[in-house]
Amino acid sequence: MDYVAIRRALHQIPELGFEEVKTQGFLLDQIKKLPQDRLQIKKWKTGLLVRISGTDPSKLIGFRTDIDALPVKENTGYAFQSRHAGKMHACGHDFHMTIALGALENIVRHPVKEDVLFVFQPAEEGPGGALPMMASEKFKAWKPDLIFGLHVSPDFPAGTVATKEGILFANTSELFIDFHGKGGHAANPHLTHDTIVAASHFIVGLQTIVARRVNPLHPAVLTIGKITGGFKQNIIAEYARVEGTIRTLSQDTMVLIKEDIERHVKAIEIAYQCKGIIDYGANYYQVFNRNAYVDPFISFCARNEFPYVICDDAMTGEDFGYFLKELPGFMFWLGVGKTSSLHSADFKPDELALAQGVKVVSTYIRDGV
Ligand SMILES: CC(=O)N[C@@H](CCC[C@H](N)C(=O)O)C(=O)O
Repeated sequence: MDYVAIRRALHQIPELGFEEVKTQGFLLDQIKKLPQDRLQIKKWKTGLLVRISGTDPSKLIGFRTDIDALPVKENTGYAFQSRHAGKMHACGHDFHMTIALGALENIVRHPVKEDVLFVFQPAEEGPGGALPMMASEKFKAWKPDLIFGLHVSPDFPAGTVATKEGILFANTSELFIDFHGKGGHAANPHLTHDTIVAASHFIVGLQTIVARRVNPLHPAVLTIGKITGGFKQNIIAEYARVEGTIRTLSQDTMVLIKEDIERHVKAIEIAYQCKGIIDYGANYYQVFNRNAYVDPFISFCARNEFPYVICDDAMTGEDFGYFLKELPGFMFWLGVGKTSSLHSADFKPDELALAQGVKVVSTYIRDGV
């Protein structure tokens, strides 16, 4: 397989969660080019479950990749940039899928002892594909004995593995708040309940939650990434929407932050006479690496001279956390060299990491488990 060509082809067809129709078709086309005698394929919504029979299996080893993209307008200047306006693989899922395909090819062409399951999961960026996929009869029938996954990172040199025991990624909750007030003429503010002013004060007030409510020893992030509202510069807006995300390393801190957000919404309702409706959207469970699995993986990297570092916990989220809540396994970062951060319009990961990713994943499945 030509990993660079595959990654570039996937990069051009980014699709949002549960819309990954072309992506699923592309993945199937690649998998169908391989010898089929050991392969079984199941479609699940826009995702895939691909099982490879081992030579003398005693267990089923799972590797999961996410397949969706983000609503980001690409600005990489790539000749192979996204053909889907306003959508981009800005979180590296094109890399993840390519590495999964490469490892899948390696295992199909050089069978290993154990059965192997490649999980191509939709909707990681939202609304969350892991939980419904795990609840499906198709997944339950092929529940792996161990599962692992990776995520690319610009914080480490291309091809370097980075992981740690315990929490790797945070608990997350999306946050959507709709403010409903009373619109009117810009010249008559006294006759309205202005949701733009209410939402603005709300956002400023929120900044005190992490700074003044949460124990400074308990990591937390509260980010507002989007505000919408209003029709025109001389019309007072009857509606405004605030969208964000909450990140914490403990569930208790998550509860505390949500309680405080609710108090802030009540305060805004009283002060500005605008109704606030909260929706917490998708919530992801922390990615927690169990020592019994991640420690041997770290030793495996050392033994095979794969460059690796022990990293810090991160406030990113991943619904892979749900797989690790139920099944043994671990996750690791794969360095893609210095570039803009994940979720940026000019995120340009180093393609040298593709071949190294395939090598780490397939060698681990072959010799490491
Ligand atoms: C690795 C990564 O960037 N993951 C996303 C997960 C999104 C979670 C959810 N949609 C939210 O925004 O809370 C992340 O933003 O960390």
